[in-house]
Amino acid sequence: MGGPATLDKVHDFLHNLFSDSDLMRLPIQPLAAKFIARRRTPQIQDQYNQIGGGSPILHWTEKQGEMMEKILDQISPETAPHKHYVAFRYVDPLTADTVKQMKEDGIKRAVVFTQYPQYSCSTTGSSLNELYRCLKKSDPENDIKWSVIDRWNTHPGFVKAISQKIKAKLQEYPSAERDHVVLLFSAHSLPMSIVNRGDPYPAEVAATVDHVIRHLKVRNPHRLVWQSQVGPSAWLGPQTGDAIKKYGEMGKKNLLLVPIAFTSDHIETLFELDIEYGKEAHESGVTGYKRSESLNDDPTFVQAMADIVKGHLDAGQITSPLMALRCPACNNDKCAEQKEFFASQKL
Ligand SMILES: C=CC1=C(C)c2cc3[nH]c(cc4nc(cc5[nH]c(cc1n2)c(C)c5CCC(=O)O)C(CCC(=O)O)=C4C)c(C)c3C=C
Ligand code: FES
Ligand SMILES: [Fe+2]
Repeated sequence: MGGPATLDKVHDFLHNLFSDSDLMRLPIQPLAAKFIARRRTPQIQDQYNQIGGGSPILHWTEKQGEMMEKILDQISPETAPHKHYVAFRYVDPLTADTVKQMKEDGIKRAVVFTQYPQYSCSTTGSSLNELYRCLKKSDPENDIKWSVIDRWNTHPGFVKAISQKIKAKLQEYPSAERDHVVLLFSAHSLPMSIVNRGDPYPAEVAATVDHVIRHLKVRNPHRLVWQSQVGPSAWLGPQTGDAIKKYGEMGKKNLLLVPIAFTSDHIETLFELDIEYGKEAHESGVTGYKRSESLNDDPTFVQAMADIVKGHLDAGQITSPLMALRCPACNNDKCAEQKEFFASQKL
């Protein structure tokens, strides 16, 4: 997805986001996107201002890529050297520019590695549709051969990395209270229209939570809640903010928030969870409100990234079997074209 590294990039980020018909359909979308982006820019700029003046996602993604390629060169010497490229959906480095750069660099074999652990047609799906469009323009002869890591929501390394972050944060609670801390797993919500289309994301997020809980081997009570809904339509709930408030009212003093659907820090962790909900939590009597750290450049996580790529290369798979199936209520022809394109790659 990417995020604006500086405040002056917020407008274009929002404009590109609201223009994306794979993420949301708006009436007279080009006009609506212009209008909403302009109206929303000051509020979102203020949020980025409060987290240090921009999104750290490019910094973390570059760092993860550099660390991962070094590990890959060691564990998969037969496919070395490995080189990472970053393709963001809404802000520099945009997918179109990255594809052009790869062509210039003479790349012949590439792995699309989505950085969303769980698959949603609104996120990974949108990015794959965009990549497919860019390739049609910049690599019509299909010079670069592609395979796709389209989801990795239950990969043991990823599960282990998240679990370690939770364990570390649990240690910060007094030992007598530690076993009763409520683990609130929080993921970005989805509009119900997308959930009901049959989007795989809610079930895949729940599967991650289940694997983490099993891996942790703790008896803490836990719940999966959903954050960051925008606009007036119905979104998948319960909302994270409401859950924090209600648990506070129920007398739960210790809540540990666990971001579960995004691997580096962003506005939803640094602003929404830490600043916005942190304040509300204290007002609701949640005195032990904490958040487990994002994975960022965590060595266990970066090792997992390398293992995921190696596993993918070793298996010789083009896409996962799940990619063969569209949502039962998909009405987006672009999904079909994109899926056919990637499935037809010959390595
Ligand atoms: C797994 C992660 C995400 C899913 C699923 C997702 C779906 C989704 N998002 C919107 C609308 C907006 N998202 C916005 C920002 C944003 N979204 C995610 C992640 C997911 N979105 C992140 C990490 C970010 C922030 C990037 C950062 O740098 O921090 C925004 C812009 C902010 C705002 O205006 O409030 C919108 C809008 C929809 C409609 C949707 C599913 C259809
Ligand atoms: S919307 Fe899910 S496959 Fe098209
Ligand atoms: Fe979003």
